[in-house]
Amino acid sequence: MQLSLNKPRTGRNRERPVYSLSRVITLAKASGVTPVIAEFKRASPSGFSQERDLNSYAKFMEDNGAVALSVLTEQKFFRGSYNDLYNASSIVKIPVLMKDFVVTESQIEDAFQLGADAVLLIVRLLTRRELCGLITFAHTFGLEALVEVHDESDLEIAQACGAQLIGLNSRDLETLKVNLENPLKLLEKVRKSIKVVESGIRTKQDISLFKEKGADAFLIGTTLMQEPSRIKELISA
Ligand SMILES: O=P(O)(O)OC[C@@H](O)[C@@H](O)c1c[nH]c2ccccc12
Repeated sequence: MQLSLNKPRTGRNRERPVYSLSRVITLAKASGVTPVIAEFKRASPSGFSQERDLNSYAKFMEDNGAVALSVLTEQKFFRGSYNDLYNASSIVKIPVLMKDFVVTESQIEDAFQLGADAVLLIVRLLTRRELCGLITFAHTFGLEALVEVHDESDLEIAQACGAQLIGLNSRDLETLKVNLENPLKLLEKVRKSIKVVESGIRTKQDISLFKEKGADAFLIGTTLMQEPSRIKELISA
């Protein structure tokens, strides 16, 4: 079903069950499959742009072993939409992450209504208090939070708020440049949480290197949007 909406319905109803992102990551790892979160992204501020059908991409990733989907909903810079999130969550039974600049509780409520199972929270955009509050708010809906960090001070805040899933982003938010050394260095500083490396991952070799340093899962957009069939090789890293 295609849905056209600006604002989702209110209330806590949704038909789709909530799927746990941390659980699918743990299960994939235990069965020897590299956990890859495949991102659907039409464009990005770094100049990336790719036409692709959302429904077939989402299905393809699910059928070929991606543990979860990440769907951009931010419109201005990433050409995402709430429709994309709703449509994706309507056709797959793997966890779906809402990718946006989430700074309010109502965005989390929207995510829940639209069928998301997890939301991205970027430490740099929030105060410590706001971050802790939004993680707790997401949990009241049964949603998980992937908490994105860029450096040690972000990581300290994320861990102080009890983040269970930490996203180590290799892309600098200001220069938009990817530097894989950053997450590589940060990985050893993460305590307990599930570690997801985000951005700039292109090859099996990249993945192996991160796995050696303790990474648990990988969030991959550009590489898979350009060439979806590469999912097969990447999950076998
Ligand atoms: O396309 P890449 O380099 O594989 O990156 C995916 C993902 O990490 C990136 O899209 C991203 C990471 N954090 C974000 C925050 C907002 C928007 C987008 C993002």
